[in-house]
Amino acid sequence: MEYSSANHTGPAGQSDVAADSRLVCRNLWKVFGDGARDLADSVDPALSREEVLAQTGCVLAVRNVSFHVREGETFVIMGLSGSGKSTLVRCLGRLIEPTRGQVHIDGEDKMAMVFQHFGNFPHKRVLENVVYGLQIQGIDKTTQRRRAAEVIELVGLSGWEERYPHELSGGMQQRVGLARALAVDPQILLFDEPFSALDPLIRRDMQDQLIGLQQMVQKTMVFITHDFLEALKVGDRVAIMKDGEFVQIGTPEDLVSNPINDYVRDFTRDVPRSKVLTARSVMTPPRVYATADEGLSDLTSRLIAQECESAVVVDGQDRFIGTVHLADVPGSGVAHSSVASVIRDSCPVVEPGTRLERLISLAITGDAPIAVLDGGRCIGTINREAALAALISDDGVAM
Ligand SMILES: Nc1ncnc2c1ncn2[C@@H]1O[C@H](COP(=O)(O)OP(=O)(O)OP(=O)(O)O)[C@@H](O)[C@H]1O
Repeated sequence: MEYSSANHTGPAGQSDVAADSRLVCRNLWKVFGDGARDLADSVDPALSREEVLAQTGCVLAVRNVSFHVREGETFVIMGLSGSGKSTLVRCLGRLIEPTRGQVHIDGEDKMAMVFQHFGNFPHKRVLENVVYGLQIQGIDKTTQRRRAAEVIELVGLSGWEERYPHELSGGMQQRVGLARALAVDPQILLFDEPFSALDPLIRRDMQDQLIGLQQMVQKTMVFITHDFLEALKVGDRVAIMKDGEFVQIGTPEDLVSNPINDYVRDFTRDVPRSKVLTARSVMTPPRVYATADEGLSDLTSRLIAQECESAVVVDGQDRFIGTVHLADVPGSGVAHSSVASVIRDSCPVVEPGTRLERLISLAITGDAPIAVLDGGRCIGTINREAALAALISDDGVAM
């Protein structure tokens, strides 16, 4: 789908398009009211949505939004009521026509929308609901049954095929909707606040199921929510929307560590940091490297000269072996010793993306630092006190 594009550029950082993007949205506008198209071209960027409404009678529901969603990514659009999320997702799903801008989806025309109430057919059984989309596509009966059985199994509804939706719990009905959407194998799944009507416990359970399912199916998803914690939990990246515009796009960690302004910062205040921050954000990059056969006195001199307490020991291929600490270097006999004699090689090892909450058991046992390895190379170490301090500063809000 392509719409004539207004000559505007999106906010910094929003228009970089990755090579594996499935969905690309550029300079999208949806203006409600008379003269909408002209307004999208000419509106003064300095005017707020309220000022534009007062002056022209038009609503800038979506205002020059640009983003891309990568293959297999869950992209969340988070905004409070009236921020423009539903209008935006309707533009993506082609339920309404954008005023200006472009939406590219792999150049093809296939897309499944999964709505808040999932629109199950009440008079059809679970299996009939799931195969419906395949029947419409004219797919043969054997394939229909096979696909339906696969996705019913995937969403955990095996054994419920012959039941009617009203015989199922709210969460199970949602899973029928999910199975219907997955059955037709859409390129992109759009979710418009799917869990907002559920009570908190079922909601958390559905979020967990969606995350688990996504790990299996690796679908490209756009997920709308007004709940910041939900956004951080399910999203690989999250866009914060306000008054029709994207205020910031980032990973949950980016948003919590570097909120772009007070509006975003306010959302991050109650977020349990350990569930969002990763090892990468608390590690210290190594400053001094050594090899096991290096003389211990040489290394000691280098550490002292660089005012450094420890070194990372690597092999000939730069792979991590362990660490050496000044405190472990004996007072005498160093001249003839090598680094190998004092290596701590029992360090706990984690990946850069490990969430802080997973580090807690590592941080409270033993005294060697935690090593952060990326493809076998040490890109940082975590001092246990630093990890514990970050964890203790948490307020423990459940996500
Ligand atoms: N058909 C329409 N005609 C005029 N204005 C509209 C129309 N649809 C939406 N709007 C306005 O556009 C703005 C964005 O609405 P939208 O429903 O997209 O927000 P939202 O973030 O999805 O809110 P909610 O979470 O409450 O659904 C609001 O000011 C709304 O009043």
